[in-house]
Amino acid sequence: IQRWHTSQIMLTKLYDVQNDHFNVLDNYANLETKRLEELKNYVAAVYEWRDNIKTKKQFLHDHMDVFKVMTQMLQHYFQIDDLIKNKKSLEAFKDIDEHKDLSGEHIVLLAHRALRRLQLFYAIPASDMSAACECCVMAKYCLEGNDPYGVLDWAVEAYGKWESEGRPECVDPDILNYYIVSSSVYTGFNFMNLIILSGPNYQEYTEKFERYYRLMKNELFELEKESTTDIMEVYEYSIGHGYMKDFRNLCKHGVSRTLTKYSKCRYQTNNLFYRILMPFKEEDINSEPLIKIYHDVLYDDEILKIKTLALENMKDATVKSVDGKGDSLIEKTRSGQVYWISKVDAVEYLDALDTRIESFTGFSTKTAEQYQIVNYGLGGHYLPHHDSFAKAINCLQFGNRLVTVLFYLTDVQNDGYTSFPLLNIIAPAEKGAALVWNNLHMSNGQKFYESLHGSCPLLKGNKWIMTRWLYEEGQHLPYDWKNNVQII
Ligand SMILES: O=C(O)CCC(=O)C(=O)O
Ligand SMILES: [Fe+2]
Repeated sequence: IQRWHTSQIMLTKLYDVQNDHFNVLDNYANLETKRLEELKNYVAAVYEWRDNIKTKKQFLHDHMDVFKVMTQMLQHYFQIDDLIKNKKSLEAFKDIDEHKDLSGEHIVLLAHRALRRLQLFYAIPASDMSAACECCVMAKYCLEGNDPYGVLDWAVEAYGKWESEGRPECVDPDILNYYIVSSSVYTGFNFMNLIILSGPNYQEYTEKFERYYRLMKNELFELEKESTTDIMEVYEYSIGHGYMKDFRNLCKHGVSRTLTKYSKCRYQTNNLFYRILMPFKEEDINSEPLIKIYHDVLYDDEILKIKTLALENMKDATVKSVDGKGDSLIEKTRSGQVYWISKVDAVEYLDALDTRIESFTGFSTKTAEQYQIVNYGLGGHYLPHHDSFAKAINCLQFGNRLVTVLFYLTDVQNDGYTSFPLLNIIAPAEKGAALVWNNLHMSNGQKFYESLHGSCPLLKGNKWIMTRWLYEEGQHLPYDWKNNVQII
C-alpha cells in the first residue's frame, strides 16, 4: 500500500497527484460536455429528418422509402449508442484508475495514527488541532482503533464545533453520542446515571451534551487516577516513564545548556596543514560519550545534489527486527523515508565528503556503511535507540558501528532535533552541520549505553538528514574487535 504521509517528498507527490486528478476531471468534464452537445445536435438532426419523412404521407407505401427509414434507424441507433456509451470520456478517466491507491481509506487512517502519535507524545489536546469535520473522522478512527480516550477527546471537540459553528453537515450528533457513550464505558466513566441521549431534538441534545460533557470531565478518569479530571493528564500519563519521559521533555521544551569546562567551540585544523586556511568549526556537546558538532561541513550545492538524488528513490524506513535478521516497518518506532546511496549512483562528489569526514573525525571511512539519506513526513520520528548492534547480530565483516556522523540537510526546530535522553542533551544543529558521536566505548568496544538517541517527532516543517556510520575495522583502536582482546 502507498504510504503518502511518511515523508515530505511523498506529501509533495500526493499534492501533485491530486493536481493530476483535477486535470483529468477537467478533461473528463470537457469531453462529457462535448459529448452531450454532439448527442443533442445529432438528435435534433434525426428529429428534423423524421419530420421531413412524416410530411411525405405516402412514404409507407413506397417500399424503397420504408427501407430507407429502416436503414436510417439502425444507423441512428448505433450512433446514439456510441454517444451514450461515452467511450472517450471513460478513456480519459483511466488515468485516475491508475492512481487507485489515492482513494484507499488507509491513507487517512495512517495519517490519523501519525497525528495521534504526535498528540500523545507532545500532549496536544484535540482543541489545539481541530477542524470540525476532521474531528469526527479522528473520533471514528480512534473508535475503530480501540483508543477510547482519543474518541472522547475528538468527539467532544467535534461536539463543541457543532455547537459553536452551527451544524456543519459533517457533524452528526447521533454518531457523536454513540462515540461518547461507547467510549465512556471503556474508560470506566460511569454514565449509567445519565439520561440516555436520543431523539431528534437538537436543542435537547445541546442541554444533554452539556451536562454529559461536564460530568464526563469530572468523572471520566476516576478509574485511572483519583485526582485526574482532565483529558490532558491521560496524554501526560501515556508517555510512560524513564527515558521516554526525558526524551519527550527534551523534544518539547529543549534544554538551556550551561557552559561547562567541556563545552567549548574552536577552530580545529586537526594538524592538517591544508585546513589552516579553512579550519573546522568544532563545538563540544558532551564528553562521555564524545558528541560534537561540526558546523558548515556540508555545502549547499552538495545538499542540493544529495536531495535530488534521493528524491525519486526513497523507501519507507524500517527498523531491525529483534533477532536482527529482517527489517520491519514499525511506524510507532520510526516513521520516515530513507535512501541508501549505492555504488551504482556513482556520486564522486561524496569522495570529497569522505575525505572531509576523515579529517574532522580522525577515523577512516573505508569500512563505513553507505550514506543513508532520511526525509521525515507527517509526525516523522525515530524513538530513542542505539545505532550499534548487539555484537552477535551484525558485526561480522567490519565490526560494529563505532561512530555516527549525522549531517543536517535542513534547519530544524526543537521538534526535529536529535535528542539524547540519558544525557539530557539536544543537538542544536543547523543545515550543513554534522553531529558526530561515539556509539561504543573507545577503550574496549562495549556499547556506550548513554549514546541512546532519537529524532523528536516533527510537528511541522521538513527535516532531511544524511548519516554515515563508521565501523571498527580499519581504525586505530586500543582493542582488537575481531578477537575481542585488548591491545593496549
Ligand atoms: O533524525 C535524527 O535526528 C536521528 C536519526 C537517527 O538516529 C538514525 O538514523 O539512526
Ligand atoms: Fe540513530
